[in-house]
Amino acid sequence: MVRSYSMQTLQISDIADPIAPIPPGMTASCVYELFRDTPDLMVLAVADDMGQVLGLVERHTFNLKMAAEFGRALYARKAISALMDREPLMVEAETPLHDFTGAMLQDRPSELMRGFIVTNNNRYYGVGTSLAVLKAISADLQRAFHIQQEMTEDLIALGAEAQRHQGFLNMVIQNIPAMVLVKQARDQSVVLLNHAGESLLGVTAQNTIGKTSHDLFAPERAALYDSYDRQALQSDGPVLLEEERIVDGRGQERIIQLKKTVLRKPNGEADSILTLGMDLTEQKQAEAQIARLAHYDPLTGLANRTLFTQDMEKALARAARRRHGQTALHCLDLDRFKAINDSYGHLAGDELLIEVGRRLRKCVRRGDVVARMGGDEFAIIQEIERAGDAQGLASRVVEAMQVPFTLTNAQVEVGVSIGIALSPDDAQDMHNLMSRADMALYRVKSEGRNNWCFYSAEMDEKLLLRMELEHDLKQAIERDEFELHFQPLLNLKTGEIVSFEALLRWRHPKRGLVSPADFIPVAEESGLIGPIGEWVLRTACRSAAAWPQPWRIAVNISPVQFRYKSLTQLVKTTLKESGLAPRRLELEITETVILNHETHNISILNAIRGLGVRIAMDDFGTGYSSLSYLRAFPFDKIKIDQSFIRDLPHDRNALSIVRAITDMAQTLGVHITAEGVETEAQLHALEALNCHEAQGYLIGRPAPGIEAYFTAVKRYV
Ligand SMILES: Nc1nc2c(ncn2[C@@H]2O[C@H](COP(=O)(O)O[C@H]3[C@@H](O)[C@H](n4cnc5c(=O)[nH]c(N)nc54)O[C@@H]3COP(=O)(O)O)[C@@H](O)[C@H]2O)c(=O)[nH]1
Repeated sequence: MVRSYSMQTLQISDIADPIAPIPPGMTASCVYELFRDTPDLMVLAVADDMGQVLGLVERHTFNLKMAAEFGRALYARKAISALMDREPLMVEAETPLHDFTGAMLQDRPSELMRGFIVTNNNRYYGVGTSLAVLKAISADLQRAFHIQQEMTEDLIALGAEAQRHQGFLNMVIQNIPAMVLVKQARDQSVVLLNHAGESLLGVTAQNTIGKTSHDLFAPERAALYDSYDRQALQSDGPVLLEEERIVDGRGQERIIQLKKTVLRKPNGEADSILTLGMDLTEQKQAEAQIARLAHYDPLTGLANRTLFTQDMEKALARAARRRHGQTALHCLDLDRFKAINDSYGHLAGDELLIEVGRRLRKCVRRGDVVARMGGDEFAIIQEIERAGDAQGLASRVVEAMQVPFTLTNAQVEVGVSIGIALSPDDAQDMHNLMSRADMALYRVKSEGRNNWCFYSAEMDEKLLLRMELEHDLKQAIERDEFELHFQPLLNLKTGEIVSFEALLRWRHPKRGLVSPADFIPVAEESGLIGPIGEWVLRTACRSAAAWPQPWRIAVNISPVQFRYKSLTQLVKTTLKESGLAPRRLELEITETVILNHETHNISILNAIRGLGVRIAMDDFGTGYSSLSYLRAFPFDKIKIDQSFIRDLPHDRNALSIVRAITDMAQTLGVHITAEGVETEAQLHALEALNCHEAQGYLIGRPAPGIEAYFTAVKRYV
């Protein structure tokens, strides 16, 4: 902290001794005694009653007179007025000491030695001596010296502080993560460049200071920077310049933005130009990444649904302006993707999708848009001259997808189904065009997949209804719209109910009860059979575990469920969770399970049978090679299809088929169940043929509850 300094200006009054003056009539002997008794008394003033100064008696001169031969005899009785100095040195009390002493020392130093009278408004104030003057001057000098010393100390401290401030400021400027460049306004030479500026411009401050843009950059760039400086100098406030790309010291392209501010002197004259250079590269990269994420699918790098929608709108607007040509929308759906994903895991699924994206890109021309709409759904926007162009692209895509995909841990085969709609012929707006391409896609899928198809007007309501059905089916589990009905199976030997078949029912909020014959195929095609089948198995086992009798429960398993690796695990966990004994569970499969992927599916069947679960072949006799399947797997039961039972007992053909089946089953030791038994006559015929079990409306219709059987004592046969 800096001290405040003040030097008091001494006046004559400050050193005056206000000793009382003596009257002019005082005798010299009295004055002598006064001097004798007061050794410090050097000077005495002689004044009248009014304080008017009459003279001065100086000790030394007076004593000399008195000490001279006969001095005392001569002067002792004389009035002092006779001996005094009648013209003493007189000085006003307010006179600055320095003025007085300066003048006296210069002109009359000897008078100062005699002492002097101090007056105030011409009246006696006190006496002064040269000794008092000397003392005062010496004290003043000492004070001045002390102040000077303090000032020197303070100056040194201030200098150190200023240096510290300067250093700190410099450190801040050097470490600002933006370029700081200062030029002189006068000649635009550089006076300051911080570290960030050095690395951004690829120069050192040392080599830059004192130079202008023309010394540092190529003529074109230097001219540009000059123009920026001019712009700043002509402006009242800071100037924010356009972003620009530069190559930094490490040869990397950076995006920077410059802000120039002119620093002005108090009189308004430009002193220097401060340039702040913000490096926006990382920010721009992050923005670009965000934009990419918002518009591109991160997995395949293809356009996502958002970008696709924007591009589609643009393509449709262009198509509307064009006289010729159309826009084709291809909606693509991979076949068997879900099964591959479930069997080989998500990583394999991702790998597959990436490769599909690559192949799609190779099939299209520049300008066509390929998008991943989500999951295994893709879309292509193609601007075409004629429908044949779209047909050509679709054929190329189907062909490209037929080549097996080699993934890290597997080689897989998929197919692709493509629905195509054209604008403006089929629809002029995006929503309708999409739904028409979807309809065409649906047609392809329902006709066996792995193909393409154009939308056509006669794609009827049935297709739309089917699409709606699939849409509703997706929400059915969440909305709890499924229920199980149970149909009893009768042991023909004992006349007792031995098991129940679980049959799925869908209580649709608008359509009422929908038959499984209508929705199971849709569930199979859409892959929804996975979660639906799981729900059926869990619900059936849970219900059966709560029954009062150890009846078996038969559950239908779709061939599609075998594509999921987890079927065996699902059965295992379901049994564990429900507490149902494995022998009480019977899975009904159709021959398609053996027909498709024989080895794979038979190994699953063996694993499930290994748990103790029974396996039954459903709808036996409807296929071409039913008998051969019995050799392929040791079924616990076969269920003769109701089409053979319907014509019993009169139709000879039906009778001999059923007999052949029951004879063969006897030989193989397999249980036989007859389905669709509606009459007593059918039942008796089956008894006569040694059939083991019967199921049909005669015994009981499928019903939501089986309470009626809990207390039944009646034998059914
Ligand atoms: N994958 C799954 N498939 C299932 C499931 N639930 C049923 N289904 C299959 O749907 C098909 C139609 O089933 P549904 O309409 O339930 O018809 C069954 C019976 O109601 C009917 N039945 C029974 N007795 C008679 C009769 O005396 N006369 C007559 N006309 N019909 C009768 O037969 C169907 C039973 O068939 P099956 O399964 O072959 O024993 C059908 O193929 C079901 O399998 C399911 O949960 N999952």
